[in-house]
Amino acid sequence: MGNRVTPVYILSGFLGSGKTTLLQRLISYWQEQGLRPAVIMNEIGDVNLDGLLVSNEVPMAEMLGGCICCTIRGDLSVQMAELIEGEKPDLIVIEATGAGNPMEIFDAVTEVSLYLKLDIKPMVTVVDAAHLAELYASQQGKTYRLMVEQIRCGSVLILNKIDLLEPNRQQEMTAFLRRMNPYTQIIPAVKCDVEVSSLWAHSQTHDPTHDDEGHTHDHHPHHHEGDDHHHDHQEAHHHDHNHDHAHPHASHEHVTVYTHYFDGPVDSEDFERFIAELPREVYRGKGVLRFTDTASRFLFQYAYREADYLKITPQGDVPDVAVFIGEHFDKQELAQRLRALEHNASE
Ligand SMILES: Nc1nc2c(ncn2[C@@H]2O[C@H](COP(=O)(O)OP(=O)(O)OP(=O)(O)O)[C@@H](O)[C@H]2O)c(=O)[nH]1
Repeated sequence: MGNRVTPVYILSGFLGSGKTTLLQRLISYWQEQGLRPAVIMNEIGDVNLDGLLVSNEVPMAEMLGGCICCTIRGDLSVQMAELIEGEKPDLIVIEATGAGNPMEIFDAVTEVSLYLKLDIKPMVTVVDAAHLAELYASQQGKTYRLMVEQIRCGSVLILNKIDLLEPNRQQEMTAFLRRMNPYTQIIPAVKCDVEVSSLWAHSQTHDPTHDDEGHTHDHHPHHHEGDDHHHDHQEAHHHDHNHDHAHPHASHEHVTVYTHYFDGPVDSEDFERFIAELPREVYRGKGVLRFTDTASRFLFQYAYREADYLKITPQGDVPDVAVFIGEHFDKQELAQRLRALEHNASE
């Protein structure tokens, strides 16, 4: 594969925080610089709808149905080798699943750099400001802890969606981020509209597991005291990542994914009502669907109680499908409600 070193950028951040939004900006920026980026997208669900938002010209590897930090960790090196050898991109950007543990993701990529020549760039974490503001009030629960881990791992934090924050809360949230991660650069943003050139400006190749004095942090969060961490199998299998396939979703037991394939179009108002009434345990929803009352297909997005609809004309064969991700919600109930929508529309 020659002496070429491929820079690797990892985007972390909670489900629906704005990673794909940032990815789109980064791709345009790099393309304007005359560079050819390649993308690795990781979803714990079985469909990749974010891929629809990235131009077909960009080589992309999809890693679905698990998280690169654990269940499909072994596949990462294969995917990266194929991308590098097949496409010879100028750089690779990895959009990690929002349910993933960022340090484990960083570890997984570092392992790959044992056999491929990679220059791993500092991690950028996208934080959903509104969601953070709510979790800040409780400061407990698995979601909160995962968000804190993602905040601690970011060399740059984008405090995104500040349009959804009351103005006086932005300072409070910035101060909180600063306490969680004193050395990081914090950039408030709407739709991840940031100066891309400043994101990695001050950082040479940098290993976030080492601080400036050269000390190594215990970067496996499951070793942290008092952390009832969910990567239970990691203790035993940490260096045995190629066998992690035997434990599908083992490390994200608290994360539920429901994928619904639609039989036909649904009424748009009924669907909007369904979205508005989603249980709070559902953090994230996205899908491609047809409405009875519109000609075009739509990509819908739901993230932390905000819904968004975008007209799309997908390339190739994309089914009408919706994915819901959350913590211990009732899949059956969601399925029934969606079936009822289909039924009403077909009458
Ligand atoms: N109000 C508001 N919405 C935003 C902002 N940034 C992104 N969004 C919306 O939030 C939703 C999720 O954005 P994505 O970029 O897909 O988030 P993501 O982190 O890639 O989501 P996952 O890959 O599912 O984890 C979309 O509907 C975006 O349009 C923002 O600054 N303000």
